Amino acid sequence: MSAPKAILTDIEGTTSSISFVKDVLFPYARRALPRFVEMHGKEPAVRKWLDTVATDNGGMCSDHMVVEVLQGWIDEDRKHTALKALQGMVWADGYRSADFTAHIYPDAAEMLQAWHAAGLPLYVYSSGSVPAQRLFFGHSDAGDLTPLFSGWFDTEIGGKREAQSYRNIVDSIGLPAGEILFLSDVVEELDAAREAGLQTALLDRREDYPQPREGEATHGHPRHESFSGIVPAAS
Ligand SMILES: CSCCC(=O)C(=O)COP(=O)(O)O
Ligand SMILES: [Mg+2]
Repeated sequence: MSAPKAILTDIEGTTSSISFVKDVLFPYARRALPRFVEMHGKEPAVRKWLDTVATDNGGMCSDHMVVEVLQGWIDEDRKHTALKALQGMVWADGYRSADFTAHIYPDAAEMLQAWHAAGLPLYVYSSGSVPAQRLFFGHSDAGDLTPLFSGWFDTEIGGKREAQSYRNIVDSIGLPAGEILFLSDVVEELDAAREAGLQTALLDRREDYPQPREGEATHGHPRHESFSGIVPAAS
């Protein structure tokens, strides 16, 4: 692999633990959604996404039903753009009132800081909405990491398992695809990025994936158990 000129990273399972998202963020959103929709459901920025959910479910009308659908999607870990946008708005309260900080693996915080200091531009691509990503890194266990990042991408640019999404991101970053390294814990996302010409690295963290993914299970993507050693900070 030639030294990348930019790094694009996933969040859940890559920079941060899956259990924080599943055991802290999702239950918080599930609990807070009914009151959030009651209080803010008429605001255009919220209404837009509630109506999207209603339309995608055959045009149901009551907000109560929409909330139940959203809670079902949280339980199923659906990566629906409307759910992710609404979750981001709900989590804002949790971060602001310091109910929690966002988990980040110490090795990820250390290497993101080192890469940034070495002049390597860093980007995020997550199913979490861009506002949710900014909140996440703005209130991380390692403090406010948002200044490290040059850009943010969510599923409004396309699904994470579709090669076209990575082509769109490459166009937006403005570097050749082969000079961008994508980090993720999901091989199907890495397959799509590789199809678009990006370099790839599989994060296979023991805490998230107790059974190591080896051999065919890596789909040929270089495998790492932490951020240390993926790219030397000085390269
Ligand atoms: C940054 S928002 C919290 C994470 C989240 O909701 C999510 O769906 C993360 O998915 P990822 O694409 O980062 O694996
Ligand atoms: Mg992930």
